[in-house]
Amino acid sequence: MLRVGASRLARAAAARSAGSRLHLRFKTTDTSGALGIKEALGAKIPAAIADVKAVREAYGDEQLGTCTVTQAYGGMRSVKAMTYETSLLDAEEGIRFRGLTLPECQAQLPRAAGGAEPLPEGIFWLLLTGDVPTDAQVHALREEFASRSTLPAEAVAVIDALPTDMHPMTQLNAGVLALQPQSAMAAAYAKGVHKSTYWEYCLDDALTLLAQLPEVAARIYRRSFHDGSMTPSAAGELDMGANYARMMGFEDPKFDELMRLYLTIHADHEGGNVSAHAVRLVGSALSDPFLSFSGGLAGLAGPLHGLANQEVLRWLMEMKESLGTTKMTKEALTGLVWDVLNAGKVVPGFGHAVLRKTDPRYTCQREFALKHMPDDEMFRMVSMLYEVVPAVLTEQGKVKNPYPNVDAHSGVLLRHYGLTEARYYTVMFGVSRAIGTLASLVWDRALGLPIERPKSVTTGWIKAHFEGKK
Ligand SMILES: CC(=O)SCCNC(=O)CCNC(=O)[C@H](O)C(C)(C)COP(=O)(O)OP(=O)(O)OC[C@H]1O[C@@H](n2cnc3c(N)ncnc32)[C@H](O)[C@@H]1OP(=O)(O)O
Ligand SMILES: O=C([O-])CC(=O)C(=O)O
Repeated sequence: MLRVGASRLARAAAARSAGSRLHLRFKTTDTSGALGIKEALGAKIPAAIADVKAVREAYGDEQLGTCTVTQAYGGMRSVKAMTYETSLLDAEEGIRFRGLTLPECQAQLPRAAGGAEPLPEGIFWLLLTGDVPTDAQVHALREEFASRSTLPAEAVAVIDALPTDMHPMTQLNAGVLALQPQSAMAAAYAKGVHKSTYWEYCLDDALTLLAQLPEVAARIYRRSFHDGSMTPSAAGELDMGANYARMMGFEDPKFDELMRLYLTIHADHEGGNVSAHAVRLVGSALSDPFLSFSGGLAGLAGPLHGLANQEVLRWLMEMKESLGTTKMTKEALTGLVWDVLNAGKVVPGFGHAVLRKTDPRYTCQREFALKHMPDDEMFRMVSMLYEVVPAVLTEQGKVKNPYPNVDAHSGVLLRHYGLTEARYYTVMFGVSRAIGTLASLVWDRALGLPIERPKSVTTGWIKAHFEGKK
């Protein structure tokens, strides 16, 4: 009996490893003595699992936070109720990717020759593994992406069938769903692989999605705003930022640098923001990374989240038009800001749910503008708004943070280089947000996080529960 049991176990183990070979398509394993991305991550997972186990054993019964009735009605603001490993946001200082501030990422991560901005592949490596990659590792990852970059013909057909006046974010989401049939995770689950291997399939899908997303996004841009013709992908030769720029039709090396900066700063913003949380939530049902990321994109398309970058540029253009030949002064802009508030609307690009100071992502972009386009007229307007809006919002007395966020600045940089179609801007945010949310999703599966299912209550329940306590 015992021998039969042992051989059954051996057969199950063999089936598991055959299953994991069947659908995984990692190209690089070991390059120039540097571990490939799967091996580098795989080497980290056992210790991370042990760490989480030890933390749960030591502190499992401690209170992380509380949730008041106000917080339950108020978007759960400040409730500490989830973990998220790839980045952490400080209300005053802003985001850190695996412990590094954005300027530290700019200083420490591999860059293009002669460039100053991190390569997007390096940001993914950092977020996923927690380590600053070497040039060889970034190169190997680029090759890995290149080997997966060809879009399936069926997905191209889906994208090409979409109305060109459909919002680009809706097109992007349809494009991502059209990539989903390639999912290794979905196929592996259907086959019944062991749950300890889910992360491998999740990583496989994350790499495929990241490899194909820039071309999907560029295709949407070319179809919606140009004649649909497109420079073929040079994945493998160019980094993700430059390749995306080229496929959209931009040739200026400074725009390549802007793309690298853009893809870096929008990648991740800890776990509770709408897009990251949606990816986590959908993924917790073991929906594959394509489906999970689609959920995140749907949230990013909202005007209080990623779509704010489109809204900012639209508003700046409206202000420019309404000023006409009137000189742009602080007084004139102050009046226009009050007009927005008096109309019961939000001032796009200002305020934040967590941050309480100027967003360092805004500051990075401002520094880029000061270096490369100090005399740009729209940059001057953005700079003047920086002096005007916080005072107006403070005087109005409602907002918790009157300072600008990332979206207040990105549009004028893109516009300066000729990317003037504001309706497209959130698509670029989406391409970047895939880097962080997918890295995190791989960890969700590696750590075996369960399905998310917080408890909700009704207003009647609250009344009944607290009746007599006051
Ligand atoms: C990548 C990103 O997602 S960054 C954020 C991008 N979004 C924007 O830029 C849109 C403009 N900003 C906002 O709408 C908000 O500041 C948010 C959504 C970012 C954060 O919302 P909250 O955490 O609820 O902000 P806060 O607690 O300060 O809100 C208090 C009040 O001030 C209002 N408020 C907040 N920001 C603004 C603003 N920029 N303009 C006008 N009113 C504002 C809120 O709507 C709320 O009003 P209410 O009490 O009538 O409902
Ligand atoms: O953190 C948030 O709530 C919104 C944000 O800035 C982001 O997701 O980049």
